[in-house]
Amino acid sequence: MSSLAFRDLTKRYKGQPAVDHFDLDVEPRSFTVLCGPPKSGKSVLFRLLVGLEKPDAGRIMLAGEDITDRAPAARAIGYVPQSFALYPHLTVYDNIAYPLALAGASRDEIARRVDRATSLLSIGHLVKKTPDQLSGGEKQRTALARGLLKDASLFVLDDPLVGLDYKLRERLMDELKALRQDLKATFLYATSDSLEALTMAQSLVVIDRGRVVQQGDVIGLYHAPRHVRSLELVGFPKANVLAGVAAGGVVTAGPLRCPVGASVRDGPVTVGLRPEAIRLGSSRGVAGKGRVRLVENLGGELVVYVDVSGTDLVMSFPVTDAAAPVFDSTVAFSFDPADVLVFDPGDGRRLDKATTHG
Ligand SMILES: Nc1ncnc2c1ncn2[C@@H]1O[C@H](COP(=O)(O)OP(=O)(O)OP(=O)(O)O)[C@@H](O)[C@H]1O
Repeated sequence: MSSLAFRDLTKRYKGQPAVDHFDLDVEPRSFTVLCGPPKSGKSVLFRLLVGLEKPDAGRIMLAGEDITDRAPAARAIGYVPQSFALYPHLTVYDNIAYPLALAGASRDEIARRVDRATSLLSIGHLVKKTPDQLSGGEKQRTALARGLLKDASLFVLDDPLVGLDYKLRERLMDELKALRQDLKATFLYATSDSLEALTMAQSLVVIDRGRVVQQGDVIGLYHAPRHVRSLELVGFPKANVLAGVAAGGVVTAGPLRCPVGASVRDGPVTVGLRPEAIRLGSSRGVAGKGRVRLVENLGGELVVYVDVSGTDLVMSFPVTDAAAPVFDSTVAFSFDPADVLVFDPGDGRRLDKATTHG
């Protein structure tokens, strides 16, 4: 079992922090997903973890030992880097075996481990092929097998499904979850895709600008986003996020104007409103009107994009709630001000926690 901890880890490039006082405990045998926007420091964190880069400050602990200054080969961590390159002239077998051969493993040892990795990823029948004879998904599986080959209890996967089509991603997501169980290992998985994060995470770590901004399970993050990135990440369709301003207990953001609690001081704010918090009709506290731009019927749910004075608002509701609005028609909508979330536009933190809604 491996317990992994990052303590106050910092890495700067030209004075700019890519990983910034990063603190995190990763539960042993969990599938932990690190999710953040592009350039939020995920890949740098992983490179620090596997030893390809040295931190400017802070420590990394694995299974109770400080591994910060250890050589990469001396860290028992399997790694699937973001951009995987297969050697075109080598067979699938040799591509997978390459890191072991490089480390001087015996032929028997290599055969045993490659067999295990290829059977875990169902590519045993492909071992004699070269990369040009593989489909995109088979190439990705080969790269995954190479990363999962190591006898390790921690595997680090850096956005391994990026660029694949939806169906393939969905299948590989399921396979990776099953794989973690088979290996009885800890998986730390980075993505900037919220669908992947929501589908796979037992534990979700939201990062922004090289720092952890929130950690928890999907339901906890959905109900209590403490940072604008958590709101953007958790939930489908994606929440409405608008730039606004607070003045005298009222926020104005694009076409929206509504009361907020006393904890929100006057000044610029970021306003969040989930699609499911908006209803057709004017039954709720704050009402408006707009023109229907797009209606998506997802079966049980309607997703409606409405242009409200030049600002797009997305709303969603159960199909049974109302007749589907007609494209290009004008609709009335409303929401409860208690559902409006307010964030600091500078650091993204939630501001309306102490709000009393009336
Ligand atoms: N070798 C480097 N030299 C200089 N800057 C770097 C280097 N590696 C990363 N950075 C910078 O560090 C920041 C974090 O980059 P990182 O690749 O970790 O982001 P990421 O979250 O993995 O993004 P993505 O989802 O796009 O892969 C970025 O601003 C990036 O430009």
